[in-house]
Amino acid sequence: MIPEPRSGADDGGEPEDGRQTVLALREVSARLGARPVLHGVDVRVRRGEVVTLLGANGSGKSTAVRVAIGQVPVSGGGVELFGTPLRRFRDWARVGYVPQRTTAAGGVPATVSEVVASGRLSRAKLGFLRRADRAAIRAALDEVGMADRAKDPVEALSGGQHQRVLIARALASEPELLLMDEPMAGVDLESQQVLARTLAAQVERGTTVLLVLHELGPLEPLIDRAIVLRDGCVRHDGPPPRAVGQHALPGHDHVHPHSGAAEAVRSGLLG
Ligand SMILES: Nc1ncnc2c1ncn2[C@@H]1O[C@H](COP(=O)(O)OP(=O)(O)OP(=O)(O)O)[C@@H](O)[C@H]1O
Repeated sequence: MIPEPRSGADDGGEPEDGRQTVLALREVSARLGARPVLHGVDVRVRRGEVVTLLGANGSGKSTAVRVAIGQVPVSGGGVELFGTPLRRFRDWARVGYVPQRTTAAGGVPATVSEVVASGRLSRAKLGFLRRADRAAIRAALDEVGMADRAKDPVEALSGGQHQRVLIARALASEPELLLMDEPMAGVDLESQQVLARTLAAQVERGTTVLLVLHELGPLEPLIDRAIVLRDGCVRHDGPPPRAVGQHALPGHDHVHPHSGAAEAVRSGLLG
């Protein structure tokens, strides 16, 4: 049996637990070119939550995140950030976005600190970086363990280091909502550990997080809720599928009765 998507307790007002809905995708449909990709997708992320979007390749995870920041227009439904409809939302310093990484650096002739500084411009007054801005940039570099590489060209970095820089760029504006598209993909073990620590520190600080993942991996302890997409529809919204991280070993066919998401795993929703 496929678990029903959890009904939104926060529809049209205060959620049951009183926490603000930071991001809402309400019955969102979206197309890429002529291709319908999302079909009535409901995603709610409340303040302080860490939510992951899971699903097979092509299920629409990246599109859902890109819809959330207006990079892909909706063809139906609506998006709200911090309670404001996306078309009226201007407060972009409150949102950090880490896109899916394609190639390292991609020929960008910039230093590490320049890339990270670009993430602070949304907070800089009249485009000038003040002392507080420079401190935030340094703190973001420190957080991902790249402070000693600040003056290096990003082209000189490994894939994992490059990813850390993109995350530092997103953190430089001290966002309240962090959107990350597959932050662990193609990242070496050391960088994965740094990223897991960075995310844990952000969560500790109360940052709200929505991240696309292929598997929970080292981030599993941080995840409050998982939303599983299949063919552009939400197929599960609830506890994360713990079975993936712990029991994806050959021969392990045990399904946890306490986790609705385990059913999603068993029925191949993630496959
Ligand atoms: N520019 C485009 N035009 C038409 N279809 C596209 C375009 N870009 C992506 N698609 C298709 O849209 C669907 C959803 O893509 P999306 O990147 O959102 O999926 P995803 O779940 O994030 O996949 P992945 O895990 O591979 O990143 C896929 O089938 C993809 O092939």
